[in-house]
Amino acid sequence: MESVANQRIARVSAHLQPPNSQTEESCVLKRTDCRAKGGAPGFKVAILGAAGGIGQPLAMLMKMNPLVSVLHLYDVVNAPGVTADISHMDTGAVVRGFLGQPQLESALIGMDLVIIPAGVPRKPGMTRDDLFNINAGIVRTLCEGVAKCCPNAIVNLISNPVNSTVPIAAEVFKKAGTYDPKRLLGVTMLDVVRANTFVAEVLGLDPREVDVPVVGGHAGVTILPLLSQAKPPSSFTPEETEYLTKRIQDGGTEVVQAKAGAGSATLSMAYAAVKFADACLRGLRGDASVVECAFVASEVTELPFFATKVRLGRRGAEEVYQLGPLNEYERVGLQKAKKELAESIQKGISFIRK
Ligand SMILES: NC(=O)c1ccc[n+]([C@@H]2O[C@H](COP(=O)([O-])OP(=O)(O)OC[C@H]3O[C@@H](n4cnc5c(N)ncnc54)[C@H](O)[C@@H]3O)[C@@H](O)[C@H]2O)c1
Ligand SMILES: O=C(O)C[C@H](O)C(=O)O
Repeated sequence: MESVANQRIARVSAHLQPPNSQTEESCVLKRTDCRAKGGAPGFKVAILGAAGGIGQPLAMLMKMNPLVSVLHLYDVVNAPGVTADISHMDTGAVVRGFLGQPQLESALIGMDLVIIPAGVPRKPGMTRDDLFNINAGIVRTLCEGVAKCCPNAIVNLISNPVNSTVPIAAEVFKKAGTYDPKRLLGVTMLDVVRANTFVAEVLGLDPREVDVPVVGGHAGVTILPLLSQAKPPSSFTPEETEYLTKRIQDGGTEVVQAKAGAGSATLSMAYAAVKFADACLRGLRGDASVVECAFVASEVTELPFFATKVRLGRRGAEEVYQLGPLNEYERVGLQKAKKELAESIQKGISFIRK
């Protein structure tokens, strides 16, 4: 006969199984029986691609975020494992795992914020655009799920090429009749994080004291750091400007080459994604003056999408800021950025409209 202690252990283990996992069938205590149902105040956040190189540290950091009450982890592989692991952290958010397409809708229902790092990363020698053929379809499917299950959620899109995947998402939402440009944000925060770090190195400052706006898009020359608007106000020699601009534009490639075939930036990206998601949640909560750079629907240039500073509020990117004064170096950079961006945006739009 099973001992009382063993029965207790069986109950506790069952409590921790992710929903709909194979083991739930044989559980003594089902998840629905548990008293913790995510009732604590906070936001409901889903990560799509949660078992990946970005997804795992991102899930861990979001589990540590006090603004999150429920965290849904969705992937086509290994979601139960990541969920079991993260769910042992003694922080407030309730974690649930969802595996594969049949569970996508359950993962999305009721979410306030959906973060999407699903898709393949670069290998050395590839451009972000080389990822289009695989990632475009992944983003389309996931955004169809968002449109159906949580059309009012804020979407943070990380999957590359961001310059095309954001227009793809917009077209999916338009088709579904749910498009709200304020709620769709391409994540370019890593460019800002890199710019702050590299500028701080050159100036001999603490990176936490530095804030550099990075505008345009998220690939090569479309990444345009505005060093003339850096805080604290600083002057740079032409050599420093050239070095910093190139290093920020090639930051992703620097990591891809260093990882030598094992993927692209994951840890710094998870950090940047959480920094951005936290800003979105503070905006949703109604905090005043939450401002970050993001790739959004925009009228700042003639292009339909562009990254600039935006003010985040209860409805997402409530205000899109103008570029501000540019120096000659930045004006030349802007022309180059717009040319490449126009093609990438059109490629994304055509993928859905074709
Ligand atoms: N925006 C940025 O600044 C930035 C920075 C770094 C990486 N990225 C991009 O993020 C993406 C992910 O990078 P990674 O290093 O985490 O890659 P990864 O391969 O380690 O992880 C991707 C995850 O997505 C999952 N996935 C694949 N298809 C899916 C689907 N249909 N539904 C749900 N999940 C699916 C995979 O199973 C995997 O777990 C890449 O496209 C990469 O280029 C963007
Ligand atoms: O460079 C990549 O492919 C990943 C990401 O876009 C990055 O900037 O690190």
